[in-house]
Amino acid sequence: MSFSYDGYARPRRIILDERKLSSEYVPLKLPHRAEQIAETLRVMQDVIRGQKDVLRTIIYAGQAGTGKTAVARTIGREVKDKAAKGKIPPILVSYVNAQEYRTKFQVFRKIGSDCGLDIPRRGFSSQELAEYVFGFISRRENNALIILDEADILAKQKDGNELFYVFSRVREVLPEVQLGLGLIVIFRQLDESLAYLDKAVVSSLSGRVVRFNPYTSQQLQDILWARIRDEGAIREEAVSEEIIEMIADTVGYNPDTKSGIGDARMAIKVLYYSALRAEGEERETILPEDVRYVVNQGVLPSYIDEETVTRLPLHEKLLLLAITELLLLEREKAYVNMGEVVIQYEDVCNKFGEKPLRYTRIWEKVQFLKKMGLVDTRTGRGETRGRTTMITFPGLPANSVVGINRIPLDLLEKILRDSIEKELSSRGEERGEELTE
Ligand SMILES: Nc1ncnc2c1ncn2[C@@H]1O[C@H](COP(=O)(O)OP(=O)(O)OP(=O)(O)O)[C@@H](O)[C@H]1O
Repeated sequence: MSFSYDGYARPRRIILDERKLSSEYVPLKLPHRAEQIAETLRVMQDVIRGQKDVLRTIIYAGQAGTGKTAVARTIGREVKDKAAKGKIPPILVSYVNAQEYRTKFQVFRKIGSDCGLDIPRRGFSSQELAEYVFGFISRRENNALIILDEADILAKQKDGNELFYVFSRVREVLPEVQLGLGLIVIFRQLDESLAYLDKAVVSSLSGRVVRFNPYTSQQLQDILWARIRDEGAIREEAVSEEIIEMIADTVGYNPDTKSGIGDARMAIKVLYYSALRAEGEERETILPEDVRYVVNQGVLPSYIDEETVTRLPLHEKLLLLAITELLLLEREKAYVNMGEVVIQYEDVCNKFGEKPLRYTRIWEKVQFLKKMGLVDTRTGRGETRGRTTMITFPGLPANSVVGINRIPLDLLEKILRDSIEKELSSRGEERGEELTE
């Protein structure tokens, strides 16, 4: 079985809009999350209406894929739209994902950049930066709605404690700043993360906690159909009720038995990969065997792997792509040797118009990937010379949260290619912007 990767130019048989099946896409409607949206708007109403000198905090808690980010971003989008139309006073909306912005400084720099400020990487302490950014917002007589996603990461660091402190005490810490601040803080493991924070910070932070329960099968069916019918991500005729039920039953949470994951991201991914497989086999419809294949190949629950992979630096991705291509070429082999990998990597770099790194740097990157648990190495016999390093994708070592082996190689190849292309083209756009300035 092979997926067709060159299918972008041709009309697709099943997938109409790939973007709408990606994890970052925020859909127009969020079935089964009306309550959480209403509750957030209620808590934030003073800030949204432009009242100064208020701090409103709301905490979202729930497992992966339960719609926390989607709800927060939807609210951010609506508030921004309303402000742009003049229906509410101007408000700055900033979305910060702590996976990407891990320190206090980086978080304030991101908020600054969402205000249109160009902040140098050096020269400011984070306290000065906070004053500068909040001062700027308040001088413009704006309020701010800040969404802090994946806050578990911040909570576990000393820096995070200080960051939450600044937020929770804006008025005391920055007395000259006059603004209304709304804070949506998103946690996966609320209790565990709060345990890392100082008590004082927790008590001033803990505004309202909104829970996001895992989705049941029925809820997931509604979510999947909305992606198909309302969003037009997939041709409706390509999917039957049975297929949707099958996916939703596999992923859905059962409150009676307390089993099942209830993760919408995973349900959408199973649908997407099943559609890719059906397209790869040149069919017009998704069949139960596609779903079974995707589920049995262990795509469940490996989306973590996908995000871990797409967030890697460029050359790590190029290197992983080289290894994947080799393993695909020689399917009977479990290991490939370092020499082959280097040649393939140079070839991949050339295809993408990227200058390959030197051997020692490649070696360092292999070690880095190994440390992350993404590849495994062992010493083996080279064909011509003495000993050589052999590389493979590990299974699921006990100490690893990722297991690349769970993603079928052809899917991994597609994920890597797409991500590299996206990164290079956005880099191209940035360069274009610089040139036109
Ligand atoms: N109620 C919903 N309706 C439609 N799509 C949804 C809904 N809930 C979640 N999704 C989709 O599922 C995916 C995961 O959702 P989201 O990123 O909001 O989850 P999360 O709770 O923030 O997870 P994580 O903790 O992993 O970040 C996204 O693609 C999102 O669009």
